[in-house]
Amino acid sequence: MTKTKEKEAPEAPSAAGEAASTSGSGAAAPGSGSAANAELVARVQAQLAALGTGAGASGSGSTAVVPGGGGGSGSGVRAAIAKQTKTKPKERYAFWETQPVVQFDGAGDAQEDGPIDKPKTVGDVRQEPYPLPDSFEWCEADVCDAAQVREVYELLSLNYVEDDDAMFRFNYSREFLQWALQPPGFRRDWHVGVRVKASRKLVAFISAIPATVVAAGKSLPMVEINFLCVHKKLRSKRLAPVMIKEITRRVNLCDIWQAAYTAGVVLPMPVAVCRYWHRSLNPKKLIEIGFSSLAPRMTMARTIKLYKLPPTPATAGLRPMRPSDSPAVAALLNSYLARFKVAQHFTADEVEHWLSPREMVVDCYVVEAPSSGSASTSGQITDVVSFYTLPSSVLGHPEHKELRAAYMFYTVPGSVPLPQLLQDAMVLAASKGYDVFNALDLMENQAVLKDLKFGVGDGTLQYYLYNWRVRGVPFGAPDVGLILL
Ligand SMILES: CCCCCCCCCCCCCC(=O)SCCNC(=O)CCNC(=O)[C@H](O)C(C)(C)COP(=O)(O)OP(=O)(O)OC[C@H]1O[C@@H](n2cnc3c(N)ncnc32)[C@H](O)[C@@H]1OP(=O)(O)O
Repeated sequence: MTKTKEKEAPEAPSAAGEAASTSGSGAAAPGSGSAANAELVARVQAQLAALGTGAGASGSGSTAVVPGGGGGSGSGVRAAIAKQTKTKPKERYAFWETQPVVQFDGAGDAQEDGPIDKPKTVGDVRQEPYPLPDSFEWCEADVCDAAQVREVYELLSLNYVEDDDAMFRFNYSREFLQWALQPPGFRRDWHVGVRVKASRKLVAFISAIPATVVAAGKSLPMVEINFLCVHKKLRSKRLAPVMIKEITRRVNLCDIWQAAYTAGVVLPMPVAVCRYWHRSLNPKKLIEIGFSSLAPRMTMARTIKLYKLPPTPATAGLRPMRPSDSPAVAALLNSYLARFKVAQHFTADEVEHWLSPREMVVDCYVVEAPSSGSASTSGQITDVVSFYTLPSSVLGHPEHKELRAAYMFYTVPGSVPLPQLLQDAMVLAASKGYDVFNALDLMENQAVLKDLKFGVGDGTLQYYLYNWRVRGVPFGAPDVGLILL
């Protein structure tokens, strides 16, 4: 998953923010519009506080055995995170301090990797959903159903992640959400919504999907948490902690105790900090919408020329991945990902789901060794390159409504060097009409992005693990082999 849409200066790195989270105005609740709703919102806030979501003193009872795992130099860790993220961690996290996550204080002291919470069984898990304030109820979103995926789409397209200046907002398509939420082993009860009882309006959402994640050599059944979203008019009322507790409960009921997630915000405690880089494909439009700016002493004509790409990929034999390639791609991908400290591990079925090309959702190309080659390599898949499609709405622009962005996904260089594979992906994306190609500085990307004319973005994306302590965190971006949508 990705969380920032930074502005890019083509030649001069820019600086600034990440996911905006508009604070609750205390105004009308969504789904209605009268002054009486201000009262409703105030009541909701009071009720959520009473439910122990960290709105009061120290939130709900901690289950962590040794929160934070020790008593090391919290200030040193905070300073390091502040430097990397350009965001000072808060002094107190009323909710996150109650959760089994590594805390800033003592983060460096862990003697061994392992769970933070005391071991539990499914029988220990609360059977009933966490209570919501009276006027709200839990629901499951069936994203196969056109009407329900539309509701999730609309909630996210109006309320999900924006850049700091509220110029762009992620606009995940319905087809993308169906893909992202339904990998092998997905569960509908992990697609959790909150509705206003009276109006049935969907006002909040959070999701979990299953994944095997390898952290410092230990392979764990986890979930990946994504699409946490609270309607703008219900912000800052401690609804997010209730949603996180509820999804945790539902996942724990399936005997899964660890999770991975990313966020633009700084929470206790990042396992790694990554940064987005952006490669202009359509620099004129990017400048017009304020995504990039014209570099000093550059004209528009020179900028367009600078970013012009060849019309066709350079790699011979590059072809779209086919579902029948999945076992070979899974083997290649897993052996490549094994070199990173935090990475996903894929079954062939998962590869088929995540990488088989889907129009305007995910593109994946492979290099197949020529049949004229040696008998041992003939027909082998040697390289993989993929990207997914995540447009953003351009907010308040008179002419442009959408920023068409391709995001680098899992890519394995083999017979072809990484820069050439990436350049080919950009050529293909440009020919399909994308405006920008985005990539994180994880895996081996850091070393190649600059030469490919990427500019560094202005926000960071933090990676987190829930209920799993790993020694030596935070890792560097090149230690990360996990890409969340
Ligand atoms: C084993 C299974 C475990 C499964 C669970 C694993 C954990 C999964 C964790 C979730 C992974 C999500 C991955 C993604 O999807 S990241 C994408 C998050 N979504 C957005 O940024 C969309 C726009 N923003 C919003 O919709 C709201 O601002 C959200 C919903 C983000 C917060 O709503 P609101 O602004 O109305 O706040 P509140 O009053 O209800 O709650 C305030 C508390 O929430 C903490 N907060 C704020 N932002 C985030 C955040 N992105 N991750 C985790 N916690 C966050 C905050 O520090 C504070 O806690 P504390 O500082 O007092 O302690």
